[in-house]
Amino acid sequence: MIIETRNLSVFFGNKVVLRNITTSFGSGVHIVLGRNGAGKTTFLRALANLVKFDGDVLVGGRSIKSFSRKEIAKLIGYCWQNPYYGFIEVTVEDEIKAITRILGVDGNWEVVELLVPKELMGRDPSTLSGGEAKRVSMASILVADQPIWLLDEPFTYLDRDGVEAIIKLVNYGRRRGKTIIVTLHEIFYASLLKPDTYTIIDGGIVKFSGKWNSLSDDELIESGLVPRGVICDSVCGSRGFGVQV
Ligand SMILES: Nc1ncnc2c1ncn2[C@@H]1O[C@H](COP(=O)(O)OP(=O)(O)OP(=O)(O)O)[C@@H](O)[C@H]1O
Repeated sequence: MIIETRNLSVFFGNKVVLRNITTSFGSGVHIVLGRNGAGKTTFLRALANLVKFDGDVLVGGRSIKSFSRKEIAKLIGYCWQNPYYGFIEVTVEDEIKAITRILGVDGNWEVVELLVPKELMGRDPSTLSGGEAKRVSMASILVADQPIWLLDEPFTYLDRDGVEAIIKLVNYGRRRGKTIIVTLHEIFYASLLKPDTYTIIDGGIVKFSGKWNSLSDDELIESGLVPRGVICDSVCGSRGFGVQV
């Protein structure tokens, strides 16, 4: 399913956070990059109609403003950055079932199996570790099997197994034709997701939109992002970030 923005602008008081952004995302994996405060979360929140905006967001060609909140929740799975935000139930299992009950859908438990180890099902969500909470939080939204997934910094809190779980989840979503938009503030994890497109937001506007091989290190540096060369050298060579540890 295609989600598009037409001259999307978001203002907080006098501050312009997003300015006239026109984009289109179809089935596949799309990375939105930007430095801290660039407007990535605000962009996702606008796509899910969770923040007031000028311009328009079209889902399947129809303005998001014409959908009810419940219709949007069936179309768009928005996974927020802070995993503890939104937990309301006493057990993880109830937390995951809640959205299926509210939306009246069966739920896709394959998504849950990819993210949540069985032994967590009986736990109180508020007692979970950061990584456990991140997995449960994402499962409790994406279990509704929406065609559009918005993943805000999905790798935060996660160790290697957690990172692998997210990569499997994204690949699963890709195979099922989902439109997956992932925000990141650095490119290290981006390449693991083998995205179809990259978009860089900086200063409220789109600075780059295209494929990995047309994205230059200069563009990354100008937008306050760590360039690929530095990451490669840090991992495999001698250059690093220029910080002595
Ligand atoms: N409700 C709000 N009221 C006022 N300013 C806001 C509000 N929400 C966000 N902002 C500001 O808008 C800008 C963009 O914030 P946003 O959270 O979208 O950035 P981000 O790119 O996701 O950053 P990060 O990488 O740090 O998560 C920031 O300067 C932030 O302080």
